[in-house]
Amino acid sequence: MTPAAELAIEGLSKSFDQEGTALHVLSDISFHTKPGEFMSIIGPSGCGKSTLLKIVAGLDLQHQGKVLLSGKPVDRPSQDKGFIFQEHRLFPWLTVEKNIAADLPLKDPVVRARVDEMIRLVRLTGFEKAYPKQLSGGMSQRVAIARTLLRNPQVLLLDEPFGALDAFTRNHMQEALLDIWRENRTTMLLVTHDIDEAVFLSNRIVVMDAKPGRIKTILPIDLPYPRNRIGTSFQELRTQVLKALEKEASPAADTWDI
Ligand SMILES: Nc1ncnc2c1ncn2[C@@H]1O[C@H](COP(=O)(O)OP(=O)(O)OP(=O)(O)O)[C@@H](O)[C@H]1O
Repeated sequence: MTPAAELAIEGLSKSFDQEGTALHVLSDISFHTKPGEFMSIIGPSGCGKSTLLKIVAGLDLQHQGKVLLSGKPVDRPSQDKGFIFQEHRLFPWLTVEKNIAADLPLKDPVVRARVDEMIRLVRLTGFEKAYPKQLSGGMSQRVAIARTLLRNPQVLLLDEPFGALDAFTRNHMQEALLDIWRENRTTMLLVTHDIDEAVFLSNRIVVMDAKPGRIKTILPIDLPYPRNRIGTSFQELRTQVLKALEKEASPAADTWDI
């Protein structure tokens, strides 16, 4: 397994050109994740969360400031930076196991063993030969996670991965993600709108503001795992995140899933 990476973001700023005018999207973003840390980013719609994640993934290189993975500048997309999107992006014509293997030959015993290990990790044993249309949204997203983890990423970047799922499946997937993290210890960077999700999963939460996107505060979530969503400490931390979001809220701030 590839060791978990330290991710360093230093003085990151980003503008888009919109019809000849510069749209200042990210302003002086700096934070570090420790190897194996679970970090979430929360903030109003349009504050640049997805843009930030794409920059970390090496999908957008037009920015100021530095992004370093294990001390090396991120200058292109690569398999050591796994990316999970809101939609699972599976190939509908391939079975679960072939979706996970993708371009790797399943006939190779090493690949076969790794695919089986990933299927066990995401709890899809018995569904190896199923097609995406036979899976629920949560199961499909677990296949996408398995496909990404098979490539041994040093960091897993998750952009609203459970945003399209119902509340029950979402809770279940959060628990599944924690199991995977506990076993795999990949560094996690999760973008979410959901305060509960961020508090349930994270070691620390980066709270952002919009126009331009900037860091308001970084909150440590010092609760032991597994976390009890209805416990007093959980509720107190949830309130703390909400207060941080609301503090000097930008007029553009959207509604929140609380
Ligand atoms: N390729 C692009 N060209 C021009 N503007 C862009 C581009 N991508 C994003 N933007 C703008 O940058 C801002 C931030 O977008 P981004 O998707 O990163 O926000 P977000 O915080 O992830 O939003 P949401 O929570 O709604 O997904 C928005 O105003 C968006 O319109």
